[in-house]
Amino acid sequence: MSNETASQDGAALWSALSVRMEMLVSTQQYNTWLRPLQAELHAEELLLLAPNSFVRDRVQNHYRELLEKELNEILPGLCLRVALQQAPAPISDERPASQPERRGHAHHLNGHHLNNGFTFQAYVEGKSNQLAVAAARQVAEHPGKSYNPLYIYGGVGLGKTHLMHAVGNEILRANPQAKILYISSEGFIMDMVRALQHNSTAEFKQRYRKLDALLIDDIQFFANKDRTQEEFFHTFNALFDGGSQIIITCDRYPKEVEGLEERLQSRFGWGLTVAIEPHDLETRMAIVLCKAEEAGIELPQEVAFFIAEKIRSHVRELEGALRRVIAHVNFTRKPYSVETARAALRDLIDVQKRMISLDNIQKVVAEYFHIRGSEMQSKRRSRNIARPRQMAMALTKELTSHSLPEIGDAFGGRDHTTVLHACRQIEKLRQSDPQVAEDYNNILRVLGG
Ligand SMILES: Nc1ncnc2c1ncn2[C@@H]1O[C@H](COP(=O)(O)OP(=O)(O)OP(=O)(O)O)[C@@H](O)[C@H]1O
Repeated sequence: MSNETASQDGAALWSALSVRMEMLVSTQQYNTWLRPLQAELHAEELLLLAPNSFVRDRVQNHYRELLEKELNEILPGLCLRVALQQAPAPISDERPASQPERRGHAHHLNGHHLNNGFTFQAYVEGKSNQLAVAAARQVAEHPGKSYNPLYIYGGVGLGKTHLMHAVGNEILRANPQAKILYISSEGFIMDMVRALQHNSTAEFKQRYRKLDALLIDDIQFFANKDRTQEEFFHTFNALFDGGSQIIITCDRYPKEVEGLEERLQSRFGWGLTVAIEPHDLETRMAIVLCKAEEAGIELPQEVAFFIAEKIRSHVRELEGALRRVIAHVNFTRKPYSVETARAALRDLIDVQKRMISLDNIQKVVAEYFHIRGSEMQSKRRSRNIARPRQMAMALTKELTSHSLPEIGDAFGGRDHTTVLHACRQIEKLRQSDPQVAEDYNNILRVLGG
């Protein structure tokens, strides 16, 4: 095998293996130890190249066995070993094209900490994020003037960070001198703690307050951190009064962030608060096609459809599934087809099938709401029983192919019109009651749907 082939195949296999490892170890462990590795595939082993001896030894001692086990699940029968070596020359930051970045592709960080791959052009618009995109475009055109702050909220991995960066990149394109900073909430906290430790709070304040735009991600991590909230309150006021743009993302609506001071909650609502909802099938499919194109791959529509149909949760999972399909195709040298996609995603799909049975939906919903499983079939109509039951019916309709009468039967012999009513009721409540929407999405996530 030529060196080039060894590293191409290695990269393909490594990206499939990484996807599994990401699910098995914590994000921090993954980022620290596994992410910096590169791989070469040789006749009997997958050789992992570590940037230094420290990483090499750590992976060797802590992760090698697990890596080998997972590797042999991906390629059963080959009995491949995993070996570690320090890379001969320092590995540059650039990843090979076949090993896509976790966050966007043309990933490049600059002084603003903006990922220049996260643009509006690379962002697919659909029903689920239409309002958020429109608002973000407005803000990008008139920073500090239209909606301030812009508060974007929604579930994990639905594209909040990407959209926020898109605004930053656009502001910068129109005005390269603009002082913009993207920072995660944890980053802000660390910065503040460091300033306190080093007695440099004046510089800290100065650094933040001179910005034209501050993009702060995942603000829910401020919950119960009083000192941080105090500091951010002042930063917010200074920026706001000076006409600078503030963009905030969070996993929930401001008033629902427990442990967040009321004065912050109310300020976050001063501008515009927009939600990103879970994406519908068409949008998911468009996203898969867009990501494939970014990776330079002509993915047949039916394969994109297959992936989008099977992976219903969030975009990061869609990306993970696409990466697996790409790795599988590179590795087996078969063309892109529904069959190859099915083979690549087989274990994911199996888990989902097990999770998404009628019985299991009833069980998961009952557990979620702390009611007895038998209440799903009972005649009791009190709200704390009837609402979960309706939700379970609606989820069954959405996630399985059972007919309304079949669902009615499984819920204590109810009529199909009762099921239909439940589905409509839950649909309506998901629009009007954030708690219902959150419960529904949480359960969907547990079910892997
Ligand atoms: N509408 C979209 N079009 C194209 N790519 C998208 C879209 N939404 C999300 N993505 C991609 O999905 C990945 C996850 O998105 P992102 O990090 O923005 O999610 P998030 O909502 O900020 O997640 P978290 O809650 O974990 O912070 C990114 O690689 C992003 O490019």
